[in-house]
Amino acid sequence: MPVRIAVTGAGGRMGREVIAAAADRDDCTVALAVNRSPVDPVAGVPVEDAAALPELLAAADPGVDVLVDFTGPASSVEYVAAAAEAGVACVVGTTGFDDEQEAALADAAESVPLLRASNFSRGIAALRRAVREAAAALPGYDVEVTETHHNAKVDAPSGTALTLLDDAEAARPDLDERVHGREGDAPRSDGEIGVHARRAGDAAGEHEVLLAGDENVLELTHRAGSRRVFAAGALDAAAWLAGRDAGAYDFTEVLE
Ligand SMILES: NC(=O)C1=CN([C@@H]2O[C@H](COP(=O)(O)OP(=O)(O)OC[C@H]3O[C@@H](n4cnc5c(N)ncnc54)[C@H](OP(=O)(O)O)[C@@H]3O)[C@@H](O)[C@H]2O)C=CC1
Ligand SMILES: O=C(O)C1=N[C@H](C(=O)O)C[C@H](O)C1
Repeated sequence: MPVRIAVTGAGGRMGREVIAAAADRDDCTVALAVNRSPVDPVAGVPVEDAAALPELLAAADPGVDVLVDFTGPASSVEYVAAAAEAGVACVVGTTGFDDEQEAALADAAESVPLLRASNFSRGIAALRRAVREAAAALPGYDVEVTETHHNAKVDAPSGTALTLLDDAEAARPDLDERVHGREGDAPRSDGEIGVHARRAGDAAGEHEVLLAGDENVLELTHRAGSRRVFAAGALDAAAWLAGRDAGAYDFTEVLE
């Protein structure tokens, strides 16, 4: 039986992509779609008022197995809490959470299975492994992370860039100072890891990790060609997550 999914932010760029992608799969079906603002049906799926999410999730018909959320940090926390109350598992792709919001998500994971990823592309999962390996293999190299996204993205740096920074720093504990952008007249100092966020056009998402030594430079780059890759990964995660025990899960576990 296909996993029954509730899509929040159904009128957003990713919500629409998830609904469209689910229509092409046999392992999941969209049982419920909600949005804060009224929107027309998406790929034939009617979109309900997000304010009614708690009652809709609690209703027996349609039953929901997994909520898939690509919205904003505040709404994501609210929707995940509603899902936890209803005993519904959650896949969260939203980025930009503050510490309090992170704690709220961790709380929810105590009562339902909750899987998060700052990026649901398999290419980024491979990039993360490559970054950890390269950073460990190149001690003393300068490391700079650059991300490029469409001009409507609200959080910066991207959630993926933050994840890549965590990966590089885990492999290189001497990199202990994130420098966002750079201006002034001081040279680069030891321990810096540069972070650069570009917003331009309709870029679906590009991430580059530069590791530079003397006369020896490694550039690791991932480009998402479209949002379809994120939607496919999120649905893979939803299909994997349904029926699991409560707890916090990571996208890398889906790919193992
Ligand atoms: N993990 C991953 O692989 C990916 C993650 N993302 C992340 O997903 C999130 C959404 O991205 P995207 O689809 O491009 O964004 P959009 O702006 O296109 O869509 C956002 C959606 O969330 C809703 N929303 C936003 N804020 C609120 C709020 N406070 N209350 C209720 N609803 C809200 C919007 O509703 P309304 O229509 O009413 O405005 C809209 O439906 C971002 O955090 C982004 O970084 C994006 C791509 C891939
Ligand atoms: O907002 C986006 O578009 C994206 N957000 C995610 C992020 O913040 O890393 C993932 C992807 O890069 C697209």
